[in-house]
Order: sequence, then C-alpha cells, then structure tokens
Amino acid sequence: MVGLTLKGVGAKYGKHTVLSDVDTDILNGGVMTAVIGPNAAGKSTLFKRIAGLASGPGTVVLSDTLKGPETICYMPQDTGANAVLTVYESVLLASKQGSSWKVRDSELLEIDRILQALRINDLAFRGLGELSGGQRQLVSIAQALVRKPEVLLMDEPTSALDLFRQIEVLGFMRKLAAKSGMSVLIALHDLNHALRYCDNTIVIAKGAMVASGTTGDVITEAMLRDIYRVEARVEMCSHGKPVVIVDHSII
Ligand SMILES: Nc1ncnc2c1ncn2[C@@H]1O[C@H](COP(=O)(O)OP(=O)(O)OP(=O)(O)O)[C@@H](O)[C@H]1O
Repeated sequence: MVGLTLKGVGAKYGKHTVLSDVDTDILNGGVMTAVIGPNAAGKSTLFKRIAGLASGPGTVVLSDTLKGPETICYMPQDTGANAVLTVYESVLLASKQGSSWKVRDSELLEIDRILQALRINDLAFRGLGELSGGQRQLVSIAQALVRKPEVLLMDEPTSALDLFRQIEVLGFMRKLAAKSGMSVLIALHDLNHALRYCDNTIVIAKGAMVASGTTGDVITEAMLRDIYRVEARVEMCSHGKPVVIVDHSII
C-alpha cells in the first residue's frame, strides 16, 4: 500500500516563502488525513508542493507506489468550468491525462460507475457551463477519481455541497480509501467533518505545521483557542462521537 512522508517540506512563490518545515510520519494508504488551519495558512500551497506544482525545499517521499510521482492527483479548490465540454467528456478527458487516447469499453464503464457513485449520472451529457457550483464540485471529484490516484489531495472538496451531499461524499471517500488503499489528504474548514471522517489531522498555521497526529489528539480546545482564536468545546454527542461546539471568538 502506498505511503507518503513529508520531510522538511516548504514552498515559495517566486522569492516569497509561504510554507516551511512540514514533517510528517508516514501517511499510509487506506485512510483519510485532514489538513486544517485558518485562511491563508498554506494548506493549498502544501498540496501544490506535494503535487509538484510549487517549488520549495524538502522532500516528498512516496513509498510502495505502483505508478511513481504521477500517481499524485491534486483536486484544486476552484476548478474553472470549460463550457464547451459535457460532464462525460470532461471526465473522459481527465482519465486520459498522460495515457493513450484509445478508449476501452472498460474505461467507459468505469466512468459510468463513478458518475453513479457520486449520483451525477443524470448530468452526464449536460455542458459544464450549465452546472451549479455544487454540481461542478462533484464533477471535479469524478475527474480526480477516474485517474485512480494512489495519493489524492482534495482541496475543500465539499465547500459548495449541501449537507446531505457533504456527508455522502466524505463517507464515500472514506470507504473508497479503505477499499482501494489510496491515501487521501483533504483540506477542510469544517472541523466536525475532520473529527468524523479523518483518522489523522495535520494543522497548518502561518506557513508552518503546528500539529500532526490522530484527529482526536489534534483537535483540542487548546488548539482551537491558539490557532483558530475561538473559545470552543470538544464534547461527546448523544451518539458518543466528538463534536466541536464553538462558544465565541477571541478578539
Ligand atoms: N500564486 C501565488 N503567488 C503568491 N502568493 C500566493 C499564491 N498563492 C497563494 N499565495 C499566498 O500564500 C499563502 C498561503 O495561501 P494558501 O492558498 O496556501 O492558503 P490556504 O491555507 O489554502 O487558505 P484558504 O483556507 O483561505 O484557502 C497566502 O498568504 C497567499 O496569499
């Protein structure tokens, strides 16, 4: 199963360093890791650096990979809609990145399967430009999944989705990671989603990693105060699951 380890990873845009010294233990395939932190902390930049789309010091170590560095797939926060393509064409095009243009029946079946799993098969022949923000976000997830990455970096993949879709997609991704052995890193602002769906959590603040470990150990009242500047409680709900309850911001 694939493993991802970050050793002294940093990133810069031009001469401007925005991220430094991110070190992690091995992030194993089969589980989801949340990447959390305030706005402008460096979460997207970390993903771009891991995916080879930003430069900087340190090493991104992939172990036991079947495909090499191109197995890392980055799903950005904003995915521009190419109005000319249909949903189906855009997912097919994504599946062909870096491979032959010949299309096998099995690949078409795989696209159908993914569109059905995300419940967007009814949109298959709609133009991307006609979709709502949430529908476009689901198509972006399909475009990422069809490439069968071993490491998938999802940048706020549920930010445009309604509550039903959010928990459906996160539950689906968790099961898929466990079944396929894929390592999923997911940038999230909803810390209750991190608590519910992610085994591990990395906290980024002001361009540095401030914590990394099992989600329950990392999302604490002290961390919420220090990093998010909110007075909050982590309590067990009536179903015995931890939830963050925010009382007020700290000015
Ligand atoms: N292309 C760029 N050129 C220069 N600076 C950039 C670029 N992209 C991002 N930055 C800066 O890098 C820092 C980190 O940005 P990044 O997008 O990684 O934050 P983030 O944690 O993903 O934030 P958010 O939660 O708001 O999406 C910010 O100060 C941002 O202004």
